Amino acid sequence: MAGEAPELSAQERAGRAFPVSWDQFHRDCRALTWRLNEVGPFHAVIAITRGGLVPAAIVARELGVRVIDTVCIASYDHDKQGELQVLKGISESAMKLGGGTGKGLLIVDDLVDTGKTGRLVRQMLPDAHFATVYAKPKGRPLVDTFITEVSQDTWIFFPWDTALSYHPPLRDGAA
Ligand SMILES: O=P(O)(O)OC[C@H]1O[C@H](OP(=O)(O)OP(=O)(O)O)[C@H](O)[C@@H]1O
Ligand code: HPA
Ligand SMILES: [Mg+2]
Repeated sequence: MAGEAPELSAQERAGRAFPVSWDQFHRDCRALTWRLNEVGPFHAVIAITRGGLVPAAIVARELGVRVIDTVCIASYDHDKQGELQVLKGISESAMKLGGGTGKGLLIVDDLVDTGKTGRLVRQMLPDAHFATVYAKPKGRPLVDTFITEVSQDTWIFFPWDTALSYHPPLRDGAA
């Protein structure tokens, strides 16, 4: 409609930027594994794709878990959240390992933001342990174990979504 303000993306609503390097991400995943080691053992890791694939690989390696399954969910088109789409559910064999309710399974994702994605996967596996590397306040109650909390108005930039580029000096007007 004419005169209506354009809808802001989640990233535009998020005033702060929290860029994460590969090195930092690897360190945070290892820290997550230290905490998870107290909770396990786990029969399998369930990665929420795509963002959960990277931490799932690192966590599974550290915990010695060889069975990894995926639940493929998309909601953000870059930074705009739309309807959740389950593109692939949890496999029958992983479901069996978790006794149908997820007991002894570890769900891994890169972060919880609003909690929509995490809530949906928790409904699929109510007895599983849910771990993320980062958490924002709205999604935090859904997560059993996480490493770093950032404010709701922070946008996390992951290393697989970013590249090094020139940044002008402050003197020249860089924010
Ligand atoms: O708590 P929420 O508000 O639901 O947001 C968190 C989810 O959003 C991102 O996934 P995205 O849908 O962008 O897909 P991707 O993992 O393929 O990047 C992120 O990896 C989480 O899975
Ligand atoms: N960063 C990257 N992807 C995301 C975020 C975020 O802060 N929130 C939801 N998906
Ligand atoms: Mg995701």
